[in-house]
Amino acid sequence: MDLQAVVDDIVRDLQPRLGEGKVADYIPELARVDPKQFGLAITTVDGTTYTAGDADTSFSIQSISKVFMLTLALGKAGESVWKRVGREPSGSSFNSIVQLEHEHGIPRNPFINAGAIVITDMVLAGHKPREAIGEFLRFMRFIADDDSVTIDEKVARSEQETGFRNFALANFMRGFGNLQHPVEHTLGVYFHQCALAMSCVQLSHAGLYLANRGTNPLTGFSVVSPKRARRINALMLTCGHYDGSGDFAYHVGLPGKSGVGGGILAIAPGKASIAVWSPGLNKVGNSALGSVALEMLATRTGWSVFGT
Ligand SMILES: NC(=O)CC[C@H](N)C(=O)O
Repeated sequence: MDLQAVVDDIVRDLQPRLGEGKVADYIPELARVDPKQFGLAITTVDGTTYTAGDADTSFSIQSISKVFMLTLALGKAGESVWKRVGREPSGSSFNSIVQLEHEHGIPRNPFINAGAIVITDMVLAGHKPREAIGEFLRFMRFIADDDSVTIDEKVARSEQETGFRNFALANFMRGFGNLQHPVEHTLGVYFHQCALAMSCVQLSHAGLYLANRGTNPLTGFSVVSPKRARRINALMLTCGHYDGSGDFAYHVGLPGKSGVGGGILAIAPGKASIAVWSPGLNKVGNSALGSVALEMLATRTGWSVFGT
């Protein structure tokens, strides 16, 4: 299969649709991004990267960071992570608070905001906030095999100033005893992880361990065990797109994680790590064209985990 031709064709086919969807504007700094951008990068488990469009332009990875923080939290706390957060799809929007009261402050899964905030609280244990941010940044550089990856302080500040719903979620969970640090500390780390800026190429490298049984083929380093990689992929498939997770599985059939910056990381287990970016979002807050591109890719490659 000529993967370069596949990515080139997708970018060409989507050209007339550039700018579709609506850029996230509840984080003012994200509202300034040019919506007519589109990037795609595929890195196969043999380490080859195929790119098209704006694949080298950095964007805010936002909620895609939740996959990597979960990886760190599992490394630190192991299975005890699941005492404080569930593993079921929420069927609610990413920043919803409604289930939390019924479920006594235990969020449904680690990929909705409430769950991700608890995960960040776990990674913060034993650290000062800036040390936890440093740990996260070092981990991202390590798995992307690229020391140029940085945090966009402007985006972090912008979210800090307007993250009222995240403050509400965090305070609510602290009220239930499911947050162990001051809300400002945990959210300070959370806003910085979301503000990590990466290009599609860098993100596709960072996700490779999930496509390759836990080991990054670019460096040869084991990041997690094969079993843990499989389980993180399972959570991405069932919960990675919030209340659009079922639809994404139906159309694309790959574990994936979206972010309101317009990025999506998708994993074809045993084959490749794929990063796509287009800032316009659909109604549930996932990249509109990114989702379309991944459906095209899954169809044209036959990579759906459900078969060809
Ligand atoms: N879906 C997302 O990407 C949401 C992340 C964003 N930083 C928030 O907390 O609202």
